[in-house]
Amino acid sequence: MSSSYLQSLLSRAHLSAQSLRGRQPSHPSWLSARTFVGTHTRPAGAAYSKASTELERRIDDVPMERFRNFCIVAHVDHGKSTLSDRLLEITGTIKPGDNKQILDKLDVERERGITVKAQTCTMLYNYKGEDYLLHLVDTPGHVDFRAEVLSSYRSTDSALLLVDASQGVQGSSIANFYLAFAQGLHLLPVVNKVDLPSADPGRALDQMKTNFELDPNTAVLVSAKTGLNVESILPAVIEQAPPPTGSLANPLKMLLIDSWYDNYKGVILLVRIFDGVLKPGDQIINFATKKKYTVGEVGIMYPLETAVSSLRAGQVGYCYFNPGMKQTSEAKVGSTFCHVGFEDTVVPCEGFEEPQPMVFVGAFPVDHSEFAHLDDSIQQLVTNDRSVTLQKESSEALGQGWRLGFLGTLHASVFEDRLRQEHGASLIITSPTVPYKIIHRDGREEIISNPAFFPSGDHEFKQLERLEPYVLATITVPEEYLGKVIELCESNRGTQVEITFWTASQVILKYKLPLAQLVNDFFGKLKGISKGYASLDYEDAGYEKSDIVRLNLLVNKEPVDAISQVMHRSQVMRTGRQWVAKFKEFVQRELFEVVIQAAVGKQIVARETVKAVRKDVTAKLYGGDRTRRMKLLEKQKEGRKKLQAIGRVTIDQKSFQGFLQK
Ligand SMILES: Nc1nc2c(ncn2[C@@H]2O[C@H](COP(=O)(O)OP(=O)(O)OP(=O)(O)O)[C@@H](O)[C@H]2O)c(=O)[nH]1
Repeated sequence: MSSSYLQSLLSRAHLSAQSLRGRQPSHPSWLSARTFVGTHTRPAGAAYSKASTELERRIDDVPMERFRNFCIVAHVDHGKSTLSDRLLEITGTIKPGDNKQILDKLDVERERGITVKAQTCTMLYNYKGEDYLLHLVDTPGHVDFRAEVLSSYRSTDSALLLVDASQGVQGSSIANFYLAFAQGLHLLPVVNKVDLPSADPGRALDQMKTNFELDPNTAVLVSAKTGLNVESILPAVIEQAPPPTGSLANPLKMLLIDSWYDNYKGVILLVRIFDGVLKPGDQIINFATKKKYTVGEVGIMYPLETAVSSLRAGQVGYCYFNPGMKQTSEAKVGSTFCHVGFEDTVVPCEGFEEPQPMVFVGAFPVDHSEFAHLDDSIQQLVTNDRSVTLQKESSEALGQGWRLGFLGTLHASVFEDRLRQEHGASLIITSPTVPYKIIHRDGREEIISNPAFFPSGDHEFKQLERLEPYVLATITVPEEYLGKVIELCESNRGTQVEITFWTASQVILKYKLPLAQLVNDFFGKLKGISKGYASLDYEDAGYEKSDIVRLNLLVNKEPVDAISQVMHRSQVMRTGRQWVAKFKEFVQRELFEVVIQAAVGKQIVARETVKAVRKDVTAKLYGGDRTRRMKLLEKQKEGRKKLQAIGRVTIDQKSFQGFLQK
């Protein structure tokens, strides 16, 4: 995978614009062993331990009324991970400044300073002389990782809604609020970064009251960075948030929240126990697959995997099986497990909604001999991330590969990084495409995620309807950049839905935009024109009819399937010209002329020619004989024509890689 392509994907991703300004990796030191997936091996003894008798005794003594399971939700960069660190320090789960001890983090998270996987930890906290068993989940803030956020909600009963005092409520705060609210979580307002000179906690509280009806009197104002007032958070959680419900006396009912792969133990499951007790040696069954397992070990994340004797109703912890589960595909998140023999008694939990991929790319090995190895690596990563879809694909130009679906371009880019970092993969990635829809005359609907399968010309369009996906984008922007942001949205085929003057200086804009425009560096441009101050969030807004066509690149009349793309007709001319000019740079001169064209169906919209190399066929004639010279040149011309007719230009993988790099 080329790094510049990754960069371009990143710049097109839906990061908060502000998050990209001078960001330092700021991950919780306690990022757990869960981040080990694929072929990673954990340093022996580093990540596992057995809870001390004292810890076990304290946990056993806590009744369920004194459990609190909560997550932290916020917009990107508002300080979730920093606050999580502080809470772990306060509860003595980690020592202050312990960061360097725990190096077990995803490289990609550390490099980019973003949370990709939800992280989870159990804490014990003594409040007014009594122990409380707390379970904390730090969730990713980026919209691309929302599937992670949603499954985290299922392991908790309440959420700290964290808002940056200087930025106030932003796009993702709103989206995450509604998601948490819809899940029935109890919400506790927290205003962070009150230490900043630009902090305006009063405004943030007002916004939370107006928009979410959250009572400012219940809010906690903190600085996660300096630790100011952080000690007030846990008492607020204990007093305001509800304990989990469930019964120890009922048969076991547990929900699978997440899973990851360990080279020694097989698949490890993160589970929430709704009813009953789970112990090593128990025989359990998966409702979905009907497969039975014997429990090998159970434990809590503290913050690393720490074995305990049992997990009780209300707790969140891990378990693995003996013999170990080998395939993560057997551990579909959202599945319910119960003890063998209780399948008819226990009512399974509601499953998780399957996330729908928004962006697709084709991936092909640079070196074909790597295919089998890469296939294994991709399978491992895909089974760890339920929001990635995978299909085999074959391209005439690039050979065998895969079509991968992601929740957004950042998600795609992080996946590529992980493949490269954790599996040493080298890939050619095609331009991202969104899922288009066609409706055939007989009413049959078809989603097309590979441009090569999109109908190619106007004659075919008469037989069907073409639709493209739209999103409702929520953009939060300071008023001084409003004009430029509106211009950007309009020039990206956007339709204004709502404009709200949020505070004296902040505006919230809602625009309906084609998803394809959003994928095409919309965020990078938004970031540029707002000097990094705008933030973006979006949600699915369904399909609409659109004059979308497939642009093909032809080399000597042969279409190059790896490069074709579906786009709005208004973009065809400009893109076509760019394509042919750029592709010319990668075509070697041949003994015959090479014609590069961009076309929609039969209509050619741009053309470039790579002139033939003229071999000096008359070199061996020393002067004189003009007729002989003409004869030879004539023969050469004939030969060229023949070559041109049969000549197929060979374009190597490196050239495709070069072309597909932005
Ligand atoms: N001044 C100040 N900076 C803070 C505070 N809390 C966090 N930060 C900084 O804000 C940046 C983002 O903090 P994170 O904790 O990574 O934010 P996050 O919400 O976990 O980010 P994502 O997981 O990527 O969504 C880091 O540079 C932190 O040091 C605070 O209370 N005051």
